[in-house]
Amino acid sequence: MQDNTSSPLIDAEALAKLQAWQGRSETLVDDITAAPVRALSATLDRDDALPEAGTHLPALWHWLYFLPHHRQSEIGEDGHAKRGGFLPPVPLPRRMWAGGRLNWEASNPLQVGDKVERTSTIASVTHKAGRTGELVFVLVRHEVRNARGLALTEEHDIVYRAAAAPGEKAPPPTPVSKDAAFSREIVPDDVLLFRYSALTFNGHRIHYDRRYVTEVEGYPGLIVHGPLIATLLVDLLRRNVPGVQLARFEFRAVRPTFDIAPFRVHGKPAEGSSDNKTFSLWGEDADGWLTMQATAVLA
Ligand SMILES: C/C(=C\C(=O)SCCNC(=O)CCNC(=O)[C@H](O)C(C)(C)COP(=O)(O)OP(=O)(O)OC[C@H]1O[C@@H](n2cnc3c(N)ncnc32)[C@H](O)[C@@H]1OP(=O)(O)O)C(=O)O
Repeated sequence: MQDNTSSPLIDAEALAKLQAWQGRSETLVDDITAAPVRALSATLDRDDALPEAGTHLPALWHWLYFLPHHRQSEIGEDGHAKRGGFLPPVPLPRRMWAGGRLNWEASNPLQVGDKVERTSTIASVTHKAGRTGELVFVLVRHEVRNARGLALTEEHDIVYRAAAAPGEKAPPPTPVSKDAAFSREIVPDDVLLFRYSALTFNGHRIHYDRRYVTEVEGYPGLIVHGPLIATLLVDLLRRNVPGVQLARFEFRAVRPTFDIAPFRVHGKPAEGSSDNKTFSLWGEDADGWLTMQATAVLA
C-alpha cells in the first residue's frame, strides 16, 4: 500500500483548474460501416453472418466508431492524445478505463448503414484517495444519435493514477464467486491486444509496448483493454443466451488483467432476477482474482 498520508500531488487549486473542464463538450459524426463489424467478429472468434446494411450492432460494438483521429504530432508519451484538449490536463501519468454505464433505446438499435453523431460532455472531475494511492476520475457522458433519434447514452469513467512507486502493490484482490452458469477462457496474446487496439485506433502504449508498460508504468505485462474485457463479457452472454438485446450494462474494472496468462469470463442470472432479465458477469485472472464486475439487463 502506498503512503496516502504524504501531501497530495493535486491540491485544491490544481483540482479547481481541472474542474474548469466540467461542462465542455464535443460532437463527432461517423458512419456505422460493415468492415469493423466483420473484423471484431473475427477477433472474438465468432461465427457471425457477414454484416450488411440493417445488421444490428451488438452491444458495445459502437466502440468501433467515433475513433480518436488525432494527428501524430498531438500524441503524448502514453500514446493517447496529449491532455488539455477535450480531456483535462490531469497531471497523474497513468490512465486507465475504470468502468461505465450504458443504456440503449430498445426501439432504436444502431445498425450498419446508420449515420451517427456522438456528443460527449465532461460531466465531472473528482479527486479520491484510493487504496492504491491518489486517483483522479474524469466522467465523460456520451449521447449517440442516428437519423431516428437517441440510440444510446453512456457514462465512461476514466481514472488517472500517480506514477509507479518502488514496491507498489496491485489493487487489493477479491476472490471470484465460483457459481458461474457459463464461462469461457481467453488467451490474451499480444496479437489479440494488437487487433483490438487497431480496431479502436487506440494508441495507448500499455496495450502493445512491453518496454513502456513494464519500465515506465511499472506493470508486469501488457494490459488487456477494459473495453475488450467488457465486450467479451457481453459476448459470453450472447453465446449462452441467443438473441439477447441489452437495455443496460454497467461494469467496473477493479484489477488490471495482463497478457502473461489466460483469463476467464463468467456469467450467471443475477440473484433475485425472477424474470431472468438481469445477469451478473465477471472477469477472473489466472490467480483467481476478480478483475471486472458487470451487470447486464435485457430489453
Ligand atoms: C482502453 C484504455 C485503457 C484500459 O483499458 S486500462 C485497463 C482496464 N482498466 C483496469 O484494468 C483498471 C483496474 N482497476 C484498478 O486498477 C483499480 O480498481 C483502480 C482504478 C486503480 C482503483 O483502485 P483502488 O484500490 O485505489 O481504489 P479503491 O477501491 O480504494 O476506491 C477509491 C475510490 O475510487 C472509486 N473507484 C475505484 N475503482 C473504480 C472504478 N473502476 N470505477 C469507478 N470508481 C472506482 C471507489 O468507489 C472509491 O470511491 P469513494 O467515493 O468510495 O471514495 C484506454 O485508456 O483507452
